[in-house]
Parts: sequence; C-alpha cells; structure tokens
Amino acid sequence: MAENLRNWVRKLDEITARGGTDGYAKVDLMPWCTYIAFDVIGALAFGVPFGMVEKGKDEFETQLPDGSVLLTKGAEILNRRGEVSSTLGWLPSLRPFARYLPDPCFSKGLASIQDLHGIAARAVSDRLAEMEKQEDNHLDILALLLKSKGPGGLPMQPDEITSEALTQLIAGSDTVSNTSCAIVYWILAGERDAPGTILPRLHQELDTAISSSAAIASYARVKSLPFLRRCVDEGMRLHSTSAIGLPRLVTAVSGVWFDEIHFPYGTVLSVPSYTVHHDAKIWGNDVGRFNPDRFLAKNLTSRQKMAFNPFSHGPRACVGQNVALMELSLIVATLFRRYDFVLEQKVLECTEGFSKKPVECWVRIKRRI
Ligand code: HEM
Repeated sequence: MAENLRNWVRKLDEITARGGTDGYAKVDLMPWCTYIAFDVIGALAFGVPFGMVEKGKDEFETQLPDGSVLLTKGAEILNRRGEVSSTLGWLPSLRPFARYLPDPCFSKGLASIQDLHGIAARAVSDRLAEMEKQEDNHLDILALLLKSKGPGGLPMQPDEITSEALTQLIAGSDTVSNTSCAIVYWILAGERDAPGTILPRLHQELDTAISSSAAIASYARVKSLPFLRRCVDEGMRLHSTSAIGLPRLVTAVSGVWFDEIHFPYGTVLSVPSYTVHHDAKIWGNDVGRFNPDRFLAKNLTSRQKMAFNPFSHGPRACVGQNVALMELSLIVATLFRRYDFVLEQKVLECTEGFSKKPVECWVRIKRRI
C-alpha cells in the first residue's frame, strides 16, 4: 500500500507543479482515485499493481501465452460489468437472451465479464507456473488462496481460485475508488457550506499525527484519529457506495415481518443503504449536510448505529471492510495533509451500477506542505 501511495503522491505532485500563478492546478480527482484503488487491489489480490498510477490512465498490460501484450481498460470493463450485472439482477427474466438485446450495454457488459475472467485466469495460471518452478515468494491474497483448502480438506481447483481472486478484484476496486473520491468531495463540500468547521480540525489532527518529513500517511499514525474516522464515516453515509443493496431471498417458510409488513417465503428483498442513510426520521432534518460530529459517540443514537451500513451487516457483510477502512484513511489523510484544495464541483453527480460512482470531481489542488 505504502509504495503505491508514494507513487500516487509523486504523480499528484507532478500535476501540482504544473499549477498557474496562484499555485493551483485543476484536476478531476475521480480517475486518480480509480488508479490508486486498482493498483492497490492488484497488488493485494494478484501480487502486482496494475500500473495505472504510473501510466496515469485506465490501462494495464497482460502478457499472453504467445508473448504478445494485451492492453485492457480495467476500470471501464468493471463499470460495464457492474451495469449489466445490476440490470440483470433487477430484471432476471432478461438473462437468457440478454446478449441478443440491441442495447450495447448488454453485449459489451457480457463481453466485459469474459475479459475480467480472462485477466484473473491468466494471473492464476502465471502464479501456478511460478509455484511449479518454486519461484513463488508472494505475500498476497492469491498466495493465501493457493494455500487454502476447500471442503473436505482438498486444495481449491484453479477455476475456484480464479473466481475467488476475481471476487476480491471486483469487490475491492471500484468500491474504494468511488468511496474515496466521494469522501474527498463531501469533506470539501462540508467546508464550503460551513467555512472553518471541517478543514482546520482535520488539518490540526493530521499535522499532529504525521511526521513533518513524511510524504504519505502511515496506517499506524492515522488509524485511531477520531475526526478523520468521523469524516470517513460521514462521507460513506452521504455517498452510500453500495446504494441499492444486494438481493436476499426470504427463506423462512412463514416469511418475515418488518415494520408491520409481511414478506412471504421466496420474496427477494434488499436493504438500500442510500435510502436508509438519507432517512430524516433516522438522521434528523440536517440529513443532507456533511456533519462528522453526528458520529460522536455521545450524539449517535442506537437507531443510527444500526442504520449505518456502508459494508452491510451479518454473515455476508463486506469481508474487506478493514482493508477498505485502511485504504480510505490513508488516501484521505495523505491528500488533506499534503495538498490544499478548492472545490470546483458544484454537486457530485453519480451513476448507479453495481456501486454508486461519481461521474467526475473537479478540484484545484496545490502543495500544502
Ligand atoms: C469502501 C469500500 C467498500 C465498500 C463500500 C464495500 C461494501 C460491501 C458490501 C455492502 C458488501 C455486502 C454485499 C452483500 O450484501 O452481499 C460487500 C461484500 C464484499 N466485499 Fe466489500 N466493500 C468495500 C471494499 C472491499 C474491499 C477493499 C474488499 C477486498 C479486499 C472487499 C471484498 C468484499 C467481498 C469479497 C465481499 C463478498 C462477501 C461475501 O459475500 O461473503 N470489499 N462489500
């Protein structure tokens, strides 16, 4: 993570160095959040970053068995996959003939699923080849998957490992890029709406915790910073990355009751976190305002604690939430410690696919330290 973050900051420094006479350079943060999130999950899941930060674009290289190099737009593929998966999730009756529908969203989305599978399968077969030559000394999720055993104590088969590695890639890339960009937006929007209430407090906390010579934040220094954590939580509440929630089937024969409504056996339900996170009955009349102090222990009601579900609750909640919180804290702390921002984006427009994605987030940025 540290190496990827350092690389990212080096690139952002290059952008700020091209600033105008006031020292500020204009940049859309969304692609840069994408590049860092993909590089980090690439390193975690497959042992190598995708190299998007270095290139400054949504592109990574896969070496094919014949030696040729395939250039792929990873983030775009993932978005297409997300759009088609969520549409077919909502309208499952379209599934059998989706590939024949005239809207390219379906054909391109389904092709993206194939492409993604190909990338993961390639990474797994490369790693298996390394293992055979006893050259494998990686410490990443793929290495752990390769050592893990399936039911009955048998090693997992390559196709199972491929889909597990792919799950990490899908679940841990777009989610982090969208959430980190949105948190930065909401911190800046909160300061814009109530000047002096957010940034001075965040700066003071970060300046005290992070050593003056450090270019990036370290997790040891920022993991327990209370105001930073409240900003991250409040940004996650307002943005609600997993906005529509994934489907759940009512399996109790007698159905379930919720809020005096009965849902019979076989009903498909979901908990749409955006709706819950924006319910004024739960959060109060300032529900749309960025107010990190609503997460102060003394202010948080038990209903709000239960309603706050960026990572879902229960046995199928996000397995990567600790990694996600680490990434978000490091990205946000590094950015606000090192740079000053002017928010150019009036509202954060988003598209809704598998996760809720900011379209763009324009800021002006200059070195602060
Ligand atoms: C801010 C970033 C993230 C958010 C908002 C998020 C959100 C979620 C949510 C809401 C779920 C539950 C989906 C459901 O209802 O079934 C989930 C599942 C999952 N997440 Fe995350 N996630 C994030 C980051 C990550 C990261 C970084 C990883 C991997 C390192 C990851 C791996 C997973 C996996 C593997 C699942 C499936 C768990 C299962 O079904 O057992 N997530 N995530």
